Amino acid sequence: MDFDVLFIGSGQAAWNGAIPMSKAGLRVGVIEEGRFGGVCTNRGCNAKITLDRPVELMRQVEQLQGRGFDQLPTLNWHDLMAHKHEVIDGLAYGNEMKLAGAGVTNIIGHATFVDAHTLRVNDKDYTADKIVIATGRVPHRLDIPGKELLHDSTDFLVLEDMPKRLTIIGAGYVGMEFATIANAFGADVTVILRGSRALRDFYAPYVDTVIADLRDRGVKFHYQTSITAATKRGDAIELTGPDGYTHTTDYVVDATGRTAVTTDMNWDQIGLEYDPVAGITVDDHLETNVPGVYATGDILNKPQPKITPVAIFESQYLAHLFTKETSDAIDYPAIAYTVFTSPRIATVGVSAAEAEESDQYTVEHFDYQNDWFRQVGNEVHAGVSVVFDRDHQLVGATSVGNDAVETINGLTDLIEAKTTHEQVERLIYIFPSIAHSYMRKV
Ligand SMILES: Cc1cc2nc3c(=O)[nH]c(=O)nc-3n(C[C@H](O)[C@H](O)[C@H](O)COP(=O)(O)OP(=O)(O)OC[C@H]3O[C@@H](n4cnc5c(N)ncnc54)[C@H](O)[C@@H]3O)c2cc1C
Ligand SMILES: NC(=O)c1ccc[n+]([C@@H]2O[C@H](COP(=O)([O-])OP(=O)(O)OC[C@H]3O[C@@H](n4cnc5c(N)ncnc54)[C@H](O)[C@@H]3O)[C@@H](O)[C@H]2O)c1
Repeated sequence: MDFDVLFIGSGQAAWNGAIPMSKAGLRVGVIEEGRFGGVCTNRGCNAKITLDRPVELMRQVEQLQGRGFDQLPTLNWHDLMAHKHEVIDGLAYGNEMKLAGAGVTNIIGHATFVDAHTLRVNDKDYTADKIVIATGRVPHRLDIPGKELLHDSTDFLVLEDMPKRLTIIGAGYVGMEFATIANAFGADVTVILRGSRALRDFYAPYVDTVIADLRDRGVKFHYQTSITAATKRGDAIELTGPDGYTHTTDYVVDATGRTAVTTDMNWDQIGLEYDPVAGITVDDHLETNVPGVYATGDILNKPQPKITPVAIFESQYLAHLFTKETSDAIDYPAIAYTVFTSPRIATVGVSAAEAEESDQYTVEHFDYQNDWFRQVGNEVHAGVSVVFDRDHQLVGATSVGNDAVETINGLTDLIEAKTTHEQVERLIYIFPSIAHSYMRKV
């Protein structure tokens, strides 16, 4: 065999495992057909958070208008986009070098299966004892007449000029984060939803807070509207839907989700079990139905959120498994996740909505309006809800506000460590601080 382990894909689901495997003495290869580092590094999390940074800061300055600030800074999309390129464009090369520096063999090209232990790249065959499929997902695209007029998340993240009118189809993570950014940079933003709820993964009252804020800022939400066609009208695009619905705009982002790519890799040839949209089925050791073939990250057909920290966790788990540090099944901890709207919503563990429906839990809601520390920043639309089980153990939390991400990260520690009331009393945090503020709620 040429390798002990060969990864298909170089995203977070691959390199976080490939490097420790190689450092532990395994012969590891990574095959990548695009940019090293995958979606998160090149056209996902990192690019998005760079474009969001001035928006996040602007909200805080806005909240203190007349309370120390008497004017707002001006946002400049061109400068920000140049800054984004400055931050992001070198990361792929950095990732490639990081792998090479750790002794991993980088192979550039598209991998297809020849058999369960052989991959073909550019007409050359590579054999491995174990193969890990870490091929991620790509934007789902609506299959409607005029679909070529629509853009995806990758296009938005390199947008040279902010259009006057920008329309987003879909109100999930991508749709709501991009609506936040585009609105702040002056676009007339419309979000079109086929159903009646945005951000279904998050606590509805907090989603309502975010929607109300975006509406106040001029973002329009068109509910129960399934777009059936897009047509060029001069320089503009007309979207049409049922019952005579029409909407004219300059730029459309199709943010209707992400889908597994399951074609052109010969998965059927090796008898792999997968769903053409949801991805690959694995057991509790991340092994597919084909012995020796594993899968990690976004390509998995599993209930865990499709986010970078989960891909990292799975990749690192395989490193522990393949270096024989463990033979245990993968055991996911409490998983924190967020949507980077302004205000943010973040959540971990048992959801407040589930807890409210069950007699197994109690939920306590805290509105930061009455919290002097939040009054310092004049942050009015913020709060946290904490969920306890019958033993008064903290098992879930969700927060809306400027600091929701750090609040939930901190509460994740407490949940994972099964921290009791008495132990919380032993935590002496800096005062005043975000951590001190949320810790007092437990
Ligand atoms: C706009 C956007 C914003 C996001 N923001 C966040 C965020 O803020 N926080 C967060 O946690 N997550 C975020 N995510 C999700 C995050 O990007 C993914 O969860 C993460 O990238 C998954 O990593 P992965 O390694 O499984 O797959 P990917 O990153 O998709 O990597 C897969 C790689 O495999 C390669 N590949 C595929 N097929 C082949 C083949 N046959 N041969 C060779 N190479 C192949 C691809 O080129 C790609 O580089 C965001 C996603 C998007 C789209
Ligand atoms: N902050 C983060 O961590 C972050 C940010 C961006 C993306 N992500 C990851 O990427 C994944 C994809 O994000 P996303 O926003 O593209 O997907 P999503 O699943 O969150 O949202 C898709 C939206 O499109 C709608 N939709 C689906 N099909 C449709 C159709 N045919 N017509 C109209 N609307 C339709 C859905 O109802 C939903 O509102 C997320 O699940 C998440 O795992 C994470």
